[in-house]
Amino acid sequence: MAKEPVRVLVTGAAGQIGYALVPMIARGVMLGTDQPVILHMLDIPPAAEALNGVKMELVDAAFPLLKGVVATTDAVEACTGVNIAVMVGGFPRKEGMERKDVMSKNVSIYKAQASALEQHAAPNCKVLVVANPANTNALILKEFAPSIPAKNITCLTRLDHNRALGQISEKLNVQVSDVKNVIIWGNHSSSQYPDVNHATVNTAAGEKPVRELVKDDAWLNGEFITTVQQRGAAIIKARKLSSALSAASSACDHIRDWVLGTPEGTWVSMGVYSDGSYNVPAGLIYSFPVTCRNGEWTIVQGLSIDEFSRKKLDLTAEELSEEKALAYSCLS
Ligand SMILES: NC(=O)c1ccc[n+]([C@@H]2O[C@H](COP(=O)([O-])OP(=O)(O)OC[C@H]3O[C@@H](n4cnc5c(N)ncnc54)[C@H](O)[C@@H]3O)[C@@H](O)[C@H]2O)c1
Ligand SMILES: O=C(O)C[C@H](O)C(=O)O
Repeated sequence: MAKEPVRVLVTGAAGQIGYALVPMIARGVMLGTDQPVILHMLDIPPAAEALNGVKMELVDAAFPLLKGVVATTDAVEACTGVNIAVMVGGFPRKEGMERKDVMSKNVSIYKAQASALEQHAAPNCKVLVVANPANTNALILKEFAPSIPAKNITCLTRLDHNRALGQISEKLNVQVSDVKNVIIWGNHSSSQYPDVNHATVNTAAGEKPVRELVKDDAWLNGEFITTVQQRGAAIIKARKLSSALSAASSACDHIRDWVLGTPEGTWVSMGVYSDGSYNVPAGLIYSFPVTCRNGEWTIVQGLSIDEFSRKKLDLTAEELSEEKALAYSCLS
C-alpha cells in the first residue's frame, strides 16, 4: 500500500540552499524513494515571485513522489500540518553590519516562526535549523515553542561532519564511505571541534583507527581541524556565495538518519539540546555524536575525552553561552 505523504517545510525556499534542497526532497533523497512528500515553501514577500518560479520548476520536473506544493509568504499557511521543518530562511550579514545586528534580525525571525510552528505544525514535528547562527536560532526556536519537545529541535552540523569525513578520505586516499565516526562538537562556527579520536576506516584488514592510519598527529591536531573549521569561509571565498549544494545534501542526511535511523556501529553529529553529557552546560544547542533509532536521537555516551579535546569542547561551549546571552539581549 502506498505510504501517506509527509509534509516537509523549507523556509527560505527561494534562496540558494532552498533551490538545491527542494529537488532533493522531491526525489526521495531525504525520506526515501518510497515516501511521497508534500513540499511547503516559505519565503518573504520580496522573494515571492522567485518562490513561485521554484514552484513552477517543481511542477515542470514531474517528480513522481511529489504530491503537492504549497508556496507562500504566510508563516501560518507554511507551517500548517508539517511533519518536518527545515529552517533555512534568515537574514544574511550585509556590508557594514555588526554580528549583533545579524543576530538581532535572526533571533526575531526564529522567535516568530517558533510560535507559528508550535501552533500549526503536526504533533511531533521534527525541526532542523540550518540558518546561521544555527545553534542559537534553534535554541531561540526551542525557548519560544515550549510545547514542542526539546528533542524535536535540532541544528545542522552534519555538513561539518561530512567535511571532516571528506578531509580524512582525501588524506588517506580512501573512499569517503569507508570513513566513519568523526565527531563535530559544539557550535556551527569556527570554534567547533572536529574530533577524529574515535573515527575509523574500513580497510581490507578490518576497521582501523584514523590516527593509526594517518600517522601524523601534528596534521590531525592542526591543519585538519582548522580546514574543517574554516571550510565555510573557504567556500565563500571561492564561490563568492556560501555553500549550498553541500548544505542541502547534509540537511537531507541529517533528517534521513534521524527519521530512518543510523547504521549499526555508526554515529553522526547533530546539534541537539544539551543534557549535561560530557560536562557540556545543559541548556545549549550543542553538537554531539548521536545514534538514531525509531525517530529519536541519543547522545553516544562513554567516549574518552583527553585534555586537548576537553579544552576544545569547553571553548566552543563558552562561545555558545555568549551567543545565548547576546540573543537574549537582542530580544529584550
Ligand atoms: N548550518 C550550516 O551548515 C549552513 C551551511 C550553509 C549556510 N548556512 C546558512 O543557511 C542560511 C541560508 O543560506 P542561503 O545561502 O540559502 O541564503 P540565501 O540568502 O540565498 O537564502 C535565504 C532565504 O531566506 C529568505 N528569508 C529571509 N527572511 C526570511 C523569513 N523571515 N522567513 C522565510 N524566509 C526568509 C530570503 O528571502 C532568502 O530567499 C544562511 O543563514 C547561511 O548562513 C548554514
Ligand atoms: O554562511 C556561512 O557563514 C558559512 C556556512 O555556515 C557554511 O558552513 O558553509
